[in-house]
Order: sequence, then structure tokens, then C-alpha cells
Amino acid sequence: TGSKNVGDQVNYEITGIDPGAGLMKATEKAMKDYGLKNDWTLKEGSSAAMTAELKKAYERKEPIIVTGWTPHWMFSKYDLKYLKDPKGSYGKGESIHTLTRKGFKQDNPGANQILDQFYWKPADMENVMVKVQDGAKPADAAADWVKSHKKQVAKWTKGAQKGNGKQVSLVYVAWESEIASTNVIAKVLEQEGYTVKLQQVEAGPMFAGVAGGSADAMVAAWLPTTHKDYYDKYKGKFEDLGPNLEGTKLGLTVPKYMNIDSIEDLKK
Ligand SMILES: C[SH](C)CC(=O)O
Repeated sequence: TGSKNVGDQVNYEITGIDPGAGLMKATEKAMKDYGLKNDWTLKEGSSAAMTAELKKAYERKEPIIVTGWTPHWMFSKYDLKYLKDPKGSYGKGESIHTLTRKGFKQDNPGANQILDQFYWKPADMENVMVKVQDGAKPADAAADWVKSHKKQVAKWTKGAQKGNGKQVSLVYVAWESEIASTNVIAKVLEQEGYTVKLQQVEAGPMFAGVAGGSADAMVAAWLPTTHKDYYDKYKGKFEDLGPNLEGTKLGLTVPKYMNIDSIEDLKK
């Protein structure tokens, strides 16, 4: 309904995800930068709740503004756009890094090498995410992807010693992107003979687990900006093996049927 302004159309609400996500911090910053704090609220919840609300609104062609990120299946399933961010509140494109606890390389060189060699593209991750969104169990979607990408997986396992049942514990947050990546690398480690324990936690405990050594690794560190606070807080207490995926993006995301194009358009 073009008559009402977009704020009235969505009750001045941005549908967010879990409060510990860096995306939520970046959105708080954007709301300050664009002078939205007095009128708008950022609704906390979870990634799954946000995508459920997006689905409901989209099917009804109703207005909705969500905190979005790439890679995500939502961009292949729905016709969405990022609102322009002329003030650069969301920073530039980033990478997702693999972090391990101190000493992991010495304790488990084979698994460390596989985690170090793990690298794939946004399209690969989205491929797994879409399968999960279409109803596949994450472990099954991961197994399918691994089975149909033998050459790529061989690069990850090249030169790494077999696991012989050795345990590897991975922590991750229930973001669709990290559910995909963590299950894929777990499947590859299992294929190489490692026993993998997956633990789903909130963002803070994920970093604390690796930094404290109660978890071996994560493939979910969005850097340099999104997880900067966590990274700085635990600096020196983990090993950063570098990116496992490059070319991510964060921002306010809306269905293309909405006639707004920039975060500036949210101002009253
Ligand atoms: C939601 S993105 C996958 C990560 C983050 O914002 O912390």
C-alpha cells in the first residue's frame, strides 16, 4: 500500500535474529547512523524465526524488513534486495574464517590440516542451505554435497592423516549458513575416520568454547567486522586458520515488491 510510509506498513519494526549475532550489532549501528533509533525497533529472535516471518510475509506480498546476509538460501528462494547503505554502516564484504583452539595442531594434525584446507564458495554453501530449507536433514544435505563434489573435497583432505576414531569437537551457531558449513566439514572429517561431535551454541559461547579449549574448532567466524568484538576479546587464545569462504555480505533486506531502495528511505 504505497499510501502509508514504510514505517507504518511494518509498525516501525526490523525483524532480526539472535541477539549475539554480529549482524544485530551492525544493525543497531545502522539504526543510529541513519537516525532511526527513536522510531524503529529491532526485533530479536532467531534465524529460523526470522526466515519463518519472511516466508509468511512474502507469500502474502506483505511488507517486511529483515536482517539479511549472503550466503543465504533466502536470495535464491525469494526475489529480495539489500537496502542501499550509503553510510557504510554494514562495512564491506567479508570472509568466514576457521578458528581452532590453541594446541589443536599438535594434538590432532590430520584434522587440523583438513580444517585448514577447507575452502568453498558462496554458491556451494547456498546449495547445501537450499537442500536443508527444502526439508533435508543438515547431515544428509551435507552428505549429498560431499558425494557430488569429490574433487573439491579431495583438496581438503590431501595429505592429511586418517582419524582412526580420533575425536574432533566443532561448535557453531544455528545460522543457516553455519549449519551448512559445519555439517559439510563434519561429514568430510567422518569420512576420513574422525569421530565428530557437533555442538550448537550461541555466538558468545561459540568463541568462548574455542578460546577456552572446551571445543576444538569452529568454521563460523565472520571477519574482519561482524565478529570483531569476539575476535578481539579472545585474541591470542585461538588459532585463525584463515577464510573458508569469501564474499559474504550483511544488510537490511526486503522483498523487491517494496518500493524502498535505501536505509535512508526508513527515516520518518
Ligand atoms: C548472521 S551472520 C551468519 C553472523 C553474525 O551476524 O554474527
